[in-house]
Amino acid sequence: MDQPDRPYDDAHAAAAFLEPPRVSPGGPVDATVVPRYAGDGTFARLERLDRLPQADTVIWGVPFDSGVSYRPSARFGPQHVRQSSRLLRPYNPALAVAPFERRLVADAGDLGVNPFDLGEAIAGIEEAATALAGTGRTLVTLGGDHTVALPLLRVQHAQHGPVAVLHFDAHLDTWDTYFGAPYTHGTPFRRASEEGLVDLGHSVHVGIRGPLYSKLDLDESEQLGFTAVHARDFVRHPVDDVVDRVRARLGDRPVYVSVDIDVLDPAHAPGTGTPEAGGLTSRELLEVLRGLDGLNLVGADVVEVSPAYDHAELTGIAAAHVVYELLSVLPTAPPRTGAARRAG
Ligand SMILES: N=C(N)NCCCC(=O)O
Ligand SMILES: [Zn+2]
Ligand SMILES: [Zn+2]
Repeated sequence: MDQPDRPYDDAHAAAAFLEPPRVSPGGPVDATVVPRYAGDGTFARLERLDRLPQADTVIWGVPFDSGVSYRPSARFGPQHVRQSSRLLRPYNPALAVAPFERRLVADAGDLGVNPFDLGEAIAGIEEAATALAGTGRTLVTLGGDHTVALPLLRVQHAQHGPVAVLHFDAHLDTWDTYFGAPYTHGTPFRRASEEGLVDLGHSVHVGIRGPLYSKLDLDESEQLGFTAVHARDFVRHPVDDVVDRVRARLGDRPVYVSVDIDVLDPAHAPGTGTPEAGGLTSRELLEVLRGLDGLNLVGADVVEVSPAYDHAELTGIAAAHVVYELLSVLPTAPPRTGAARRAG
């Protein structure tokens, strides 16, 4: 057998594993040096929070699906989205930004959530999100089913007061109860509104479609503070018009973005628990997200990715790109020096 040009260098390989080269300080592992399918499976191959505690933006997973009304498996969502994020590259040409340079982003791993006790799970998510957010970190949460939005909104409210909620979803999620249960994935925004977490009059659903329980559902959602851009509005109006509508509604308020991946058509995101025909394309959703540039975004979640129903990572890849576009439109963090970024 031919000799390799260079002998296998054990020490070098170990160093690359422990301290892999990154495209920028605290940025993703350089895929031109360490193949993107190798190494830690953090989101976008970013640094772990315990190794980058000065991060201003945290991606974390909440593997929880005990609130679902139909297909389970969103508890496997966070790991699936991370796995599907390995191909993301450091520069976003659509917005002319390098999201991991304008923000120092780390992956905090997954929360251990109680799958058997919803009350304890919701309290645990709120407690962990409060600790992670600390005194000013932005949280981007990978769900989990949509139940998790309630404790996340409580944390936002504690920091900002009522927030304008920009909710991408096929479903209103402002229903009251299922089987008498108030905390489910179909009810988080009614609970949030009742608790005073939602900026009434400045919140909006995007992508609503499919059969409802009653024609009152839409009226009630409106009373709870949400206007609706329906999926069918995308048929007659260009994306830019939708963006204008959404921006006018949100104004300069603190905005929390909650993306239920079932806002996408099942052709674009089959891996989800309550799919509805006639949804947005990935291209439409990503373009609306890019249109949020310059708004006062304070946090976000991407939920309802259910890998058991996914094919060819379609849903995971869509969700990873949603996270990437969200990171790209977060307000720029206070500038940091290279030395400060490397410290810790
Ligand atoms: N949040 C999501 N994905 N779905 C809610 C659907 C509630 C229902 O089964 O009617
Ligand atoms: Zn939904
Ligand atoms: Zn939902």
